[in-house]
Amino acid sequence: MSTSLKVAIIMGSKSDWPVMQKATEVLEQLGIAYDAKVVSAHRTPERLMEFAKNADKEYQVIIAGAGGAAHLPGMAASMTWLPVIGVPVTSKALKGMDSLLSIVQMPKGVAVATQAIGEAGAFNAGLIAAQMLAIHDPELQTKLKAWRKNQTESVGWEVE
Ligand SMILES: Nc1c(C(=O)O)ncn1[C@@H]1O[C@H](COP(=O)(O)O)[C@@H](O)[C@H]1O
Repeated sequence: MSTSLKVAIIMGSKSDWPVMQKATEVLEQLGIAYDAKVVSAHRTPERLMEFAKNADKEYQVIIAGAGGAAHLPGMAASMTWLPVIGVPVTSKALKGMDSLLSIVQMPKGVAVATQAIGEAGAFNAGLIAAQMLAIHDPELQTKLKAWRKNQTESVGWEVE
């Protein structure tokens, strides 16, 4: 794995980690270094401010996952120019629809790249982060193309 950190994965609570861990799968397969931390806009607002204001010194992309009233991705995006990829974590009460709507419906002028609810969204957050980093990294582009080819070849015709 590359030694310089490129992707920050932040989440509103430790309880989000089983879902957010899916974001690390592609990053690990492609050798992209990441850091994962609990940062909550609601419960640790000062930690969020400190993190978001300094994020561009350490990272190139931020993945932010939260559930329920999921203000973390949008608030992080409001304090950094780095791209923020939002993951709506599945919630008990509303199955993640609350998370999705509160992440996706950003006001014009502050962007969050919102993914699907739950594990598929977290996985794809890692994937799209890798694709962003690959724009200026030919070596990573080669690895990504091989990863995609392998995925395509692994889909069989047979149902059993
Ligand atoms: N949505 C947010 C924020 C935030 O957006 O700042 N901080 C915590 N949370 C969410 O609260 C849910 C329940 O958290 P607990 O399991 O700790 O009670 C989690 O899904 C978390 O992302």
